[in-house]
Amino acid sequence: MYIFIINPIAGNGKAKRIFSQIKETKQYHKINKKVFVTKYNGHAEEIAKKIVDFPSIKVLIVISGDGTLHEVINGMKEKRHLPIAFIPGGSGNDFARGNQIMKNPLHIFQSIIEDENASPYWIGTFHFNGTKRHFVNSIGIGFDAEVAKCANESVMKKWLNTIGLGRLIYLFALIKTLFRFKLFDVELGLDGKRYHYKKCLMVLAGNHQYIGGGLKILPDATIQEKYFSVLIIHGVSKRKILALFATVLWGGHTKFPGVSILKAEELNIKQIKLNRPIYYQVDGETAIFKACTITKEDKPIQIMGTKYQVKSAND
Ligand SMILES: Nc1ncnc2c1ncn2[C@@H]1O[C@H](COP(=O)(O)OP(=O)(O)OP(=O)(O)O)[C@@H](O)[C@H]1O
Repeated sequence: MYIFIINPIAGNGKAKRIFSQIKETKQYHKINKKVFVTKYNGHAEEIAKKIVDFPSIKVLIVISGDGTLHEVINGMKEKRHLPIAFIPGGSGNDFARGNQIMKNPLHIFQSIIEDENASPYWIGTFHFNGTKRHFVNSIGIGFDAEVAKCANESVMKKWLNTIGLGRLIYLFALIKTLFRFKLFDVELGLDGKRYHYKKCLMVLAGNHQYIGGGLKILPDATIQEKYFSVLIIHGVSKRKILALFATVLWGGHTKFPGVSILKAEELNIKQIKLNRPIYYQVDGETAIFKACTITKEDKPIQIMGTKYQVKSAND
């Protein structure tokens, strides 16, 4: 059985429009299926929890933005061997970009029906206060989280999505956040080694290259089982930050002094010194930061409709 999970509000209705196109195809009418449409925040996680025990599921087809995919992965718990096909219908769609998922939604759907091959993808896990959650794209503390928060809360996001320019919201949010953001000091543990960074802009651990609707923030990141790439931007003046982000599009920011990219199997974000709350983002959704440990899951999820070749951790 094919399971569809659709977020009708993703991309200001883009995911819903994609599903309408799929419903008109011959293949859709031929397959045995069950369709779930999310009704509120957190609903996709509840749906995933309920359905993973259904017998004879062939694939979970998620048509949404990255936030809903994040919920589905977390709802699947230990049943993550079930293949997932992600049809991007959000505004940022970094998961699809990072996984080289085909651009045309009807081609993705056709490939899911005709080709049962799936590619492995190693998600990340973050632990805090005794809870364990997973992320598909990245977890970031500081500037990127405040940009994501600003974009998610902006009324312009809806409007830009309507005219097909949803990705631009991250550029507007970046400029707005730049003026009010306060740099912070942080203590990190990377595979047991301690690091202190002063005047930090952000710390980001990612499973693939992209954030913010196509910014190549981790140009060397590859999809593999062992390591994340960890980016730390520190000691950079505000004047240089805009120039730095202008070069992120092609990965040129890595040449700036104060930009460090490391690889780690385990990242502890211990203490942040700042006299106001600081935000983190996980797959684009934001909350107030608490100390946490980030690791990589050793069993991969299975993604259909991708074009990438997995590189070994030793490459
Ligand atoms: N019917 C609904 N009404 C309100 N919120 C919903 C509904 N269904 C899902 N959500 C929530 O919408 C949020 C955003 O979803 P999603 O990430 O899929 O789309 P998006 O924000 O348009 O895309 P992107 O993350 O690429 O910007 C998620 O947190 C999800 O829980």
